[in-house]
Amino acid sequence: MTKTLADRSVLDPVLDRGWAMTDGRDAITKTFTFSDFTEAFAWMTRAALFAEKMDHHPEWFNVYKTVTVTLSTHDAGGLSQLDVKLADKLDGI
Ligand SMILES: C[C@H](O)[C@H](O)[C@H]1CNC2=NC(N)=NC(=O)C2=N1
Repeated sequence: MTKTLADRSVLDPVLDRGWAMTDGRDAITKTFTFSDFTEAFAWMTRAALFAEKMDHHPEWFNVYKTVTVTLSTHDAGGLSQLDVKLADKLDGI
């Protein structure tokens, strides 16, 4: 069972990079905008392979060149260190 974040200050750098707390739940959301659909989907492909490798998966919604990502740890019922790690990775792709 994954633990939720006790020290919420680890979220500060993530929130400074454009992630925001999700309305109504313990999760973070960010919208990524690309130049076109191909770029958006290529990014999603790389993100998906990383997510699968870490066994931690995003909720996401793609419309043309935007991808809205929500991160939360279902096993924990809220944000965990895994979400911080995945947010770091997604921002770095
Ligand atoms: C059994 C498997 O490890 C779990 O279901 C993993 C898979 N991916 C996951 N992804 C996310 N975002 N939260 C989880 O709790 C989670 N759990």
